[in-house]
Amino acid sequence: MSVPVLELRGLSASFPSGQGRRTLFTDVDLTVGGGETAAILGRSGSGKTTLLTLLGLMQRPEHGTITLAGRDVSSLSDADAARLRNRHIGFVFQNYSLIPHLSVLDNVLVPATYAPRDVAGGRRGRVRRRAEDLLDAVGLGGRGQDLPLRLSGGEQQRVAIARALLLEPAVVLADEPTGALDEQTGARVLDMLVATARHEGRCLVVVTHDDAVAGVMDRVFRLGEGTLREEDRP
Ligand SMILES: Nc1ncnc2c1ncn2[C@@H]1O[C@H](COP(=O)(O)OP(=O)(O)OP(=O)(O)O)[C@@H](O)[C@H]1O
Repeated sequence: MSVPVLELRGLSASFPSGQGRRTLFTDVDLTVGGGETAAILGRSGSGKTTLLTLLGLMQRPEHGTITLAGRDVSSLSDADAARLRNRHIGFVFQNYSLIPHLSVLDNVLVPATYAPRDVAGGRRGRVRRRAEDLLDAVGLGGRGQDLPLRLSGGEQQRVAIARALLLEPAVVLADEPTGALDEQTGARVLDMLVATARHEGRCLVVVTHDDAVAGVMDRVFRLGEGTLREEDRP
């Protein structure tokens, strides 16, 4: 088995509701290794996005621990969590989340803007070249100076993938990355995410409603009835 990159142990989430709290899930365990791909399936409202925000250190767990590359990251300060997230976790969202007034190339470079000097500042030229190479790799070489709205949905999602990969994160998290795309374009975008995880040893976790998306992942988990269970694969 590959080295575990991301480990959740005993994670739970609940929200205030009326007089009490509504529990979304409890006792969630998940271990994903480098180069491994995982889908999280579940009905609308089961808590998939909430689980992804916990994995992405966007909120702290009420109970349980999150370990990233062997380090407990469950209770970092907001600033430390933001630094770690920017450096080691790439996000791809259903609605692409590109910045409309920045060029395609500058969108890909956004994570470098928030990275420490040793990652970005001292090596501006190198990061820029990596952004250009990534745009080439996702089939958008030559489109770097366009504004995002001049690109199709599938092209915008490929820009978002290039942005997510800029700082070579250990983990890529994707929330319904193909949800806004037609079947063929969605399949291409998904292939790209899976290929980069496998070839570059990243851990990829994709939240989806779509069994076809889950079908190309190494492991499939289902969130429901308040917890996460791994499905048997043939
Ligand atoms: N901060 C919050 N405060 C209160 N309720 C919340 C909060 N965040 C999420 N919820 C509720 O938790 C439930 C799960 O939301 P979540 O977005 O995680 O589900 P999901 O499985 O991703 O759904 P979908 O597939 O529809 O996107 C929803 O009912 C949502 O309203």
